[in-house]
Parts: sequence; C-alpha cells; structure tokens
Amino acid sequence: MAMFGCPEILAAILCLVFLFQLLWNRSKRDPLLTDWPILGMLPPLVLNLWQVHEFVTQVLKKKGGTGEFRGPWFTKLNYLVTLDPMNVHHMMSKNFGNYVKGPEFREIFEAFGDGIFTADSEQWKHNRAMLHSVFKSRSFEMFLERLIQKKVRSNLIPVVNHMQKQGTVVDLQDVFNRQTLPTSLWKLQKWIQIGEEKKMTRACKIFDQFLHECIASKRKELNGKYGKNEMEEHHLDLLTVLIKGRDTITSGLTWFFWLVVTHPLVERKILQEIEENFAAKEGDSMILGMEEVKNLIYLHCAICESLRLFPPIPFERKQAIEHDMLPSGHHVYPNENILISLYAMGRSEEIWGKDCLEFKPERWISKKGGIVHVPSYKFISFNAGPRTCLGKDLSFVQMKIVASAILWNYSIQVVEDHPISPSLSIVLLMKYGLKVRITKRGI
Ligand code: HEM
Repeated sequence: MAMFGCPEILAAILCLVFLFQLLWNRSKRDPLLTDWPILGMLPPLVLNLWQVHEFVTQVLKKKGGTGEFRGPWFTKLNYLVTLDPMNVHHMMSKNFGNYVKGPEFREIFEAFGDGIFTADSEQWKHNRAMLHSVFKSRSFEMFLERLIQKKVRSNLIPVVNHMQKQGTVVDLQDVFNRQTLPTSLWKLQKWIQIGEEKKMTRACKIFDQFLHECIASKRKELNGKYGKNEMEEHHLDLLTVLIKGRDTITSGLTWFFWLVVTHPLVERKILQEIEENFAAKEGDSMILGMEEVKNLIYLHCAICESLRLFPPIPFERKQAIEHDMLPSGHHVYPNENILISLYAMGRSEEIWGKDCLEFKPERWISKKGGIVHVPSYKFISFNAGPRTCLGKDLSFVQMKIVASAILWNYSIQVVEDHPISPSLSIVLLMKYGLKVRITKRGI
C-alpha cells in the first residue's frame, strides 16, 4: 500500500491553503490589501500603524476610493472603507436610518456614557433635540462667549506671556490641552476631593447651576415631552458634550497654528485682516467677541483649510442595519461595519483638486469675497447630515478668538527639526506635541 510522506502532506496542505485563499479572495469586494491566510489584511496594516492615516489615504486612492478590509479569521475586524463623498452622502443623509453607531460602538466607547455620542434612533433623537435647543439658545451662546473670553484673558494669554519671557521651548499643544483638564483626572479628583479640585467642585456647582437655569428656561416649551429624570440625564449629557468638545478644539488649534506659522504669507494675511478690522480697538490684547470674529473671513477660511487637512476626528464608523447598495456600486450586508476616513477625504483630488495637499485658505474664498459653501459630505470634518456636529459654530468662534489673540500679540517659531506627525488616537493630536519658541510681536 502506497504511503504518503511528509513532503506530500505539506504540499497538500499548501495546495488547500492556496485554494482556500483563491475562493476567499473571490468572495470579496475590492480587497484593499493582500489577504493572508489566518491573519487577513492585518500584517500590512500593523507595519504601517505608525503612519496609519497616510497609509489608508494612499491605499484608498489606489483602489478608487472604496474597498474591503478583512481582519484575522474569526474576528469581527472587517470593514468596508470609503472616502467617496457620494457614499458618505448616501449613508449620512439619504439612507440615514439604515446606518447607525451600533451596539459594538457603544461597547468600545463605554466611557462616553450613553449620551448623544453613542446613542441611536429614538434615544439619539431625544438627546439631539434637547441639546439642540440649549445650543441654539442666545443665553447659552452668550455664556460661552464670556467663558471663552475670560479663559483667554485670564489663563491663556498670561501663560503664553510667561513662557515668552522665560524664552524656553514650549509645547503649544500642551498649553492648549492644559486649559482643559483631562476628563478622567477631573472626575477622579472630584471623587476624592483633593487639591485644586475643591475649587473645581465649587466652580462646577456654579456652572451646573447655570446649566440648570438654561435647561429650566427650556422646560416650559418642552413641558409634557420629558420627565424630571430625563431632564437630569440631558443635563449630564450636556456636560459630557462640553468636555468631549474640548479635545477636538485642542487638536484643531494645534494643527492650525503649525500650518499658519509655517506659511508666513497666510500669517501675514490673517494679521492684515485683524488690523483692517480692529487695529483701533483696545490697546494690545485683541480679545474679540462672537460678533466681531464674524468679520474675520480669511481667518475663517484658514481654519476650514486646517480642519480639512487635519480633521480632529479622523475616522467615522457606521454599522448597516439592512442590505443596501452604495452609489459606488458596493453591496452592504446587514450588520456590516463601514469606516469613513475623514483624513483621506480631506486629501482627495476628486473633491479638492490637484492641489489638495497644499494649505491654501484662498480655496475657501468666493469671487465676491465671502466663504465658499462646501457641502458637509465633502467637507466632512464636522460630520455630515442629521448628525452634524452641534458645536460647529461654537468651535469656529472659540478658535477664532484664541487665534486672533495669540497671533496678534505673539510671534511663534516651530523648533527646528521638531518631528511633526499625527498620533494614533481617536482625536488627531500631534504625537510629539508642537514645540515652539514664542516672542512678543514687534520686538
Ligand atoms: C474643531 C472642533 C470640532 C470638530 C472638528 C468636531 C467634529 C465632530 C464630529 C466629526 C462629530 C461626529 C462624531 C461621531 O459621530 O462619532 C461630532 C459630533 C458632535 N459634536 Fe463636535 N466637533 C468639534 C467641537 C465640538 C464642540 C466644541 C462641541 C460642543 C461644545 C461639539 C459637540 C458635538 C456633539 C453634541 C456631537 C454629536 C452630534 C450627534 O451625534 O447628533 N463638538 N463633532
């Protein structure tokens, strides 16, 4: 009887793996990378983790904008990845009801609580309606305007001024971040009641009281729709939203400052615009208000441009409920996960043209001197459709107040050879911070 030796068995196994691999590949829709047995597409991704956003951008570009990523066998790490604005429009607006955050997202982002960031369907609608009414209230806007101005005047400018006098190297990202204590530390300190946190608790009580009044003023119009406990939940949701919003502002400001100070012509145009509008204003502080910053069109465009190239939230994840077909022709299966690369969309030639990698605020200025409207499914940094960021207007106001105050008073030079690269995190920060030297302008 003929017996099989080791080499034959090995060859048979290899043939089986090869055959399996062929069949496996055939079942896929536009694989983004080589799909290895067992490990799937993980190896090339892991090798490029240090530059993951650039890598995803290049891969999507090569594959025409949409394709499938398959993780290791028997894991749930499978995603349809896209940068196609028509797909985004479809998922975020046209067939919005079919694309949710999903239970897995809630599990991963448990720390966000079950507020607006993780909720779906009726729960989300409920939270959104409540927060929307608060965000659009004039008294809330005015409160935040005063809060931002006070922070810039009493915290940010004195800190920057001190560092300028010391003449040492400063991490600007850290400076922006320190204006906003990390949530966990804040919560921990609150719980154990130590140090500055005692003061913090008192401050929070006052802030809470204000928020309560804000919400109470809305109670009348919402009366009958919500019960008392629900009101308290919304109150907490608002605090979570404000805390989460701060991380994105830190990211937005850090990339904005890096781009502006490394593009002297843009910096000069921003200063010129401030001078034309406010030179006669108020001594040297230049802490503007909400209405005043509306006049700073070029600054607005420079902020849009930096948020396009470095969106503070670089990925958006969705989960399909039912079968669907995307405009790109890709079939979507029930429960399938979809990943939208906001970073890659900001660098797409199809959306922004051949000069998409250049920092050019001018692309946002219309022929009449206004701001070009780009639909949110193309300029996706604040998300698109019914789930568009609720803090978008507030973010522009805050970034404009901070940017005008710092740029007007100080000149910033990035430390030579300081490496600039994005971190691997939910919010797109700079991995090594933004190391700069600061001097008083005009000296
Ligand atoms: C430059 C600053 C900001 C950027 C780029 C930004 C971007 C985004 C993005 C991409 C989302 C969608 C996230 C997701 O679906 O997982 C989002 C949602 C949201 N943002 Fe912002 N955000 C910024 C600042 C803020 C601020 C300051 C606030 C509030 C004070 C805020 C409040 C919200 C809320 C409430 C949502 C949830 C909207 C919903 O699901 O209906 N954001 N933001």
